Formats: sequence, structure tokens, C-alpha cells
Amino acid sequence: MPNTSSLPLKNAIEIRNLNFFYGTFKGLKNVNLDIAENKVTAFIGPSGCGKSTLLRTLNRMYSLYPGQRAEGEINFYGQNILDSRQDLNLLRAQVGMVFQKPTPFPMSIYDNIAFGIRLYENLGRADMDERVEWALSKAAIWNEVKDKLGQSGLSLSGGQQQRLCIARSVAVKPKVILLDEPTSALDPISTAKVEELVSELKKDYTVAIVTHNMQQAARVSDFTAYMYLGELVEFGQTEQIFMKPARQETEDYITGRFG
Ligand SMILES: Nc1ncnc2c1ncn2[C@@H]1O[C@H](COP(=O)(O)OP(=O)(O)OP(=O)(O)O)[C@@H](O)[C@H]1O
Repeated sequence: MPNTSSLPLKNAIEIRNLNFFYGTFKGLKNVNLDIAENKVTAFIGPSGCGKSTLLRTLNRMYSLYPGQRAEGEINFYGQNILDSRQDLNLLRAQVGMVFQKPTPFPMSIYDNIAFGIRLYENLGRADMDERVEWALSKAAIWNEVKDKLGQSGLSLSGGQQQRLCIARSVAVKPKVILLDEPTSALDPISTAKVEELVSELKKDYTVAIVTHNMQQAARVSDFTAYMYLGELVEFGQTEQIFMKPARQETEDYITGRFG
């Protein structure tokens, strides 16, 4: 891993010697990676290389599944979230996640946002209204839904549903937002809106994004991690990874000569 310590950046997450197991299969092999605060870090690499596995360790999403376990350290602002004493609800409020397929709850647009907030905070009606508007505005969808907050979240288009899901994760004021191929189910116009939104979000949040789309990684991210067969092959500033990769394997993948 190149040394990025010379950059004047603060890390939100520092991953150290991370190994991940699906039963006996090792999905991640000794990964070391820093995720800088208020930056976008992209995970790229061929199918099955461990991008989603790595993302899902960052809020312990895997803990829902028996037989899956991580070893090593994931220090989130200095605290190792792999510690068995880690409060998982608190962690998931601080490290939110948006999935590939938009997953609005089968309830109103308003309640899609308010639901998560109610789990953590006891807001009065006026404060809740304000928070809902704030979250929908942050996710650049307020103007499209402000006159139909009582309608089902499922009545929105796919691209709007995905922005609603981003609003839902923003609403609980996380520090980090994890995006797992957030545009792969979207049309090009919705994709462009979500990409624009990602660039906006980093003003307030730290973002990690898994993407199959290398142009997308190049457009939206500040740092890129190239993975292969569960290993982190190369990590650096996105411009360097795409313009001047240090490793031949990275260059082969970036230039489409892989495989
Ligand atoms: N639930 C599971 N049980 C067993 N093995 C799994 C499970 N989920 C993923 N794997 C394996 O772990 C490895 C990494 O998978 P992962 O989904 O992280 O890859 P990925 O890079 O995100 O792939 P893709 O781009 O296709 O989504 C693969 O070999 C995959 O088969």
C-alpha cells in the first residue's frame, strides 16, 4: 500500500490486517486500507474479488449471517468496531449503507425517512418535519417529492427510490455512507444524478463506494482501491490509479486487458 500519510488528511476508518471468512473460505486476505474523512473512496476489481465483502465489514453487516467472521482491526475514529462489545445498532447509525437495488420500505415517503430517525431520537412533529425535509434535500430529491410525502415510497421511479434510500441513510446523521453499486439498477439520467449527489455528500460525510463501472470510479472518487481475489492489490489517489498505476495488474484491469 502506498504511503498516504504525507497527505494532510484525517482518516475516518483505518483497516488493519483484515481477514474475512465465509465459513472456511477466505474472502479477504490481510487487507490494510485507510478511508479518509470527507473523501470518496472507490473499491474496484473484477467480479468476486471481495469489494462487497470489504464494504460489508465496515458496518458489520455480515454479523447478521452465521458462519461469517472478520479478524484484524477496523478502527473507526480510533475504536475497533470488530470488538465483540461494539453496539451494532449504534455502528449502523454512524455507518449507513445503501444497496444496489433500491429498497424503500413499503410505507410513505415521509415515513421512509422518519422510521429510522424514530429508532434513535425522539423528535416532536415540527422537528421531525424539518429533519425529513433536510434529509430529502441533502439527497437532492426534496423538490420532486415535497408535494407527495404521503405517497408510498414504492410509487417513485427507480432513480428516485435510490435517492430516497440515500436520504434515509443521511437522515440519522451518519459519519460514513457505504454505497454498494448504487447505480447499477439505474438509467443513465438517474445515474448521473446519484453521481452528482455522491460528490455533494462528501462535503458532510465520508463515502465508500463499490462500483463495477470504472468511469464512475474515476468520476466520483478521490481514492481508489483495486482488489483481486480477496487482496488489495493497489490503493492510491484515483488520478494516480487511473493515469499511472504502479502495478501491472492494476494497469491491465484499468485498460481492459484483464482476463
Ligand atoms: N454468502 C457467501 N458465502 C460464501 N461465499 C461468499 C458469500 N458471499 C460472497 N462469497 C464469496 O466471496 C468472494 C467475494 O465476493 P464479493 O461479493 O465480495 O465480491 P465482489 O467483488 O463484490 O463481486 P461482484 O462484483 O460480483 O459483486 C467471492 O468468491 C464470493 O463467491
